[in-house]
Amino acid sequence: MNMESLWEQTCALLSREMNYVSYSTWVDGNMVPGMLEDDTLFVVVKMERMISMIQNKYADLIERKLTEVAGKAVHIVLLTKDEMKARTETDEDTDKTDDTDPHLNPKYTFESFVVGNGNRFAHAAALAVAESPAEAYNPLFIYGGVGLGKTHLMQAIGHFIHQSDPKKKILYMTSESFTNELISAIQLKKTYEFREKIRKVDVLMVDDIQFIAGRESTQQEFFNTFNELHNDNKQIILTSDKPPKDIQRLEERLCSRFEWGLVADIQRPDVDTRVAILREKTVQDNIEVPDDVLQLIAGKIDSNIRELEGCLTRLVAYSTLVKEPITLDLCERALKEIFDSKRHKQITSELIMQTVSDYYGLSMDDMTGPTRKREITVPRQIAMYLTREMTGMSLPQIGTVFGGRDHTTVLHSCKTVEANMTANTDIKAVVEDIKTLVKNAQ
Ligand SMILES: Nc1ncnc2c1ncn2[C@@H]1O[C@H](COP(=O)(O)OP(=O)(O)OP(=O)(O)O)[C@@H](O)[C@H]1O
Repeated sequence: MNMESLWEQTCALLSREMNYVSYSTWVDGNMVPGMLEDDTLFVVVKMERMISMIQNKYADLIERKLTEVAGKAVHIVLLTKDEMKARTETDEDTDKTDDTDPHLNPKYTFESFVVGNGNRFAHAAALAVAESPAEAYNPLFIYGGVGLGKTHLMQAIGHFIHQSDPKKKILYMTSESFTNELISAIQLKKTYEFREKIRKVDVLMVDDIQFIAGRESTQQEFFNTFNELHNDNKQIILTSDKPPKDIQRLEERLCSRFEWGLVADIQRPDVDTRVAILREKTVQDNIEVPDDVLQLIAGKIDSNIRELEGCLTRLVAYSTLVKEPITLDLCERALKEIFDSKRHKQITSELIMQTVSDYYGLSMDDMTGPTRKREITVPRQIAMYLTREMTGMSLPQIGTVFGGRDHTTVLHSCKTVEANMTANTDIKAVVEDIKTLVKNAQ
């Protein structure tokens, strides 16, 4: 089947599955298929800033429909127009590895990494690997939540090794770029060059490795790469948002290899570490911020260091703009919106219903209404299950907010979701994804 008819038929299925507004906003007119390569369809997304939202919310659904139409597994890669152009250009230089400059972010060093309770173990493991590459732990697998310093720590190892021995070839890439380069290489018939480039490095660092899960040919290539580098005693460092065994659709043989060396987690930093990180940033950027202001920000932003840094940047910009010194009062004004959004911390049934209906492209009325269509009852049951899991609400209370349903209906829904999650890992993954979205939406 050619790409155009595959996409046309998939869109027909999607338009039935998604509600009209979601379909016409995200898919119709916004997504244009650009290239079909083996089991991967490359699609240009016109609203570029929406790529990650579409990836999180609709990529699975689109892949399911593509697979249904094609009769075999088809994955999608969402690209901007420029990325698609770059991919199709034939004069690509794939041999940049003679350059021993690892092209790392100069700020991501051990010196600028603040050690606290949440990251002490990962930091120690990283330093051990940096001091004895391929001897201490191979691979080193660092995992943790969003913006907690995985990339920083990984690149710190790269800097350290580069400084100790500038001749060492260090390659840092995201799993997305690994996949993209591999696909380009296949398309341009340059797979030999691609393999040469990767396999002659002394240290391979792949960020966000979880994204290769579910991609058959990428996993196959990565498996071979891994084995060759490992056999040649080359250091491999990987990061992910979860430990290997929790990465859905990751091949068992890769999962077990990822666990061969050391798996180290990074946890959320405690408040003292958050203050120390902010202080380190003020030193780096040569700005003066009173301690009580740093305490205030660190007290409010407790989960994501990138967000923590963002607050500081915004505060400094605000102070420059209004020409006032940085004080507690100015900080409250500058960051009011962010602080306000953090106040709604409680997970409510409404938040869960909203997240589930957004995820499936349904309306809030679908959550509480009487419809018994499967495409609505399944999300509704998931919403009830999560409400029971994530809030302190009783079964009758849940029944009431879900349109006055009986508590036995709620119980039945919860049991159905539990049974489905046990029987089907895809359903389990969906429920867990939604749970993460709820937590992140707080
Ligand atoms: N312990 C730390 N000390 C100093 N800065 C830190 C620390 N941890 C994280 N940061 C900073 O927080 C920001 C986000 O870190 P980083 O990009 O490494 O997170 P990540 O875990 O890789 O995120 P993602 O999950 O989005 O890939 C960076 O600017 C980084 O320098």
